[in-house]
Amino acid sequence: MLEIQNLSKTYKNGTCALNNVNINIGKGMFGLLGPNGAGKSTLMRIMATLQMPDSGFLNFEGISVLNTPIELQKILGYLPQSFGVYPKISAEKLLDYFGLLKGISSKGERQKIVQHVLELTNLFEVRKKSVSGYSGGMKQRFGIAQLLLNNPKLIIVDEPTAGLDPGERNRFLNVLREVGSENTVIFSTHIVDDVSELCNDMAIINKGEILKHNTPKQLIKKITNKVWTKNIATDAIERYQENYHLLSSGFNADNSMNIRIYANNEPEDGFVHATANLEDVYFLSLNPNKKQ
Ligand SMILES: Nc1ncnc2c1ncn2[C@@H]1O[C@H](COP(=O)(O)OP(=O)(O)OP(=O)(O)O)[C@@H](O)[C@H]1O
Repeated sequence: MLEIQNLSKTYKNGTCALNNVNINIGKGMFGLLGPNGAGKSTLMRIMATLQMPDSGFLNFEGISVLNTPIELQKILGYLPQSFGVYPKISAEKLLDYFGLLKGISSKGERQKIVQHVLELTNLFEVRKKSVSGYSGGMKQRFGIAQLLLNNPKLIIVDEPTAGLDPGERNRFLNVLREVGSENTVIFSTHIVDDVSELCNDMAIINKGEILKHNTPKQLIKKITNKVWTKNIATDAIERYQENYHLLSSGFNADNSMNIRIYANNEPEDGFVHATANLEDVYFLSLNPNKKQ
């Protein structure tokens, strides 16, 4: 269990990135969902011992993250939002080198673990190819392979799916799913589907504050029967925005619009219940006080 208490961080320019964050994160896949600038990377970097908060307390299975960062680093795997371009060296050789840096001194042991992480991340077939020639998704999977070398218990992955095409994203999420069954995996994203497809626990963060923390299922359950949908003419959108709690809108093929509204009762004639989803929860959390 990772316990986070009263965590705050304000940057020198006055931006408050985290405002008294309190959260406990258990084993399995945890998704930290929030828009750009919400504070996700700041929180991830603090959890990964790369940045100090102004105040607060973090504890992972008896290890004080802030007081004994070296202890945490022994069991930590961290994949930053972006990582450097690798030289023209094969994945297999690079992993062997990282293994050495991580203190696996026996060549035989390194070979075994390198083969294992290459297989786990579906990179075994391309192990002899240069990492600098890998696609975006392959690079991200390589990032997971390297963090697995020291068999971490706590894995922190910062916005790994940003910029991946759907096929690569799926392959990446499958790898993460496999890894998450054994460990605590915390990953941040602004993509709602990443969380709904993958996580057994999640939080929504915005402006440095945790707005919601629960399982995706429970969060959706709380708004069941309160999401309504209707197709409307495009020029009517302002009226609905003005009068109702509009969650989201999108265009239909015939250029009409489909809107989703949050309301206890049918907003007006023509609305039907929509099956509530995590995107509704997300938009509602970000804008909780609109007209109902
Ligand atoms: N080094 C810094 N100096 C000043 N402000 C910063 C710094 N790093 C982040 N911020 C600000 O702190 C807030 C939180 O940023 P953070 O990167 O943690 O958010 P995020 O949720 O990861 O966003 P993104 O999805 O865009 O990466 C933002 O307003 C950001 O502009």
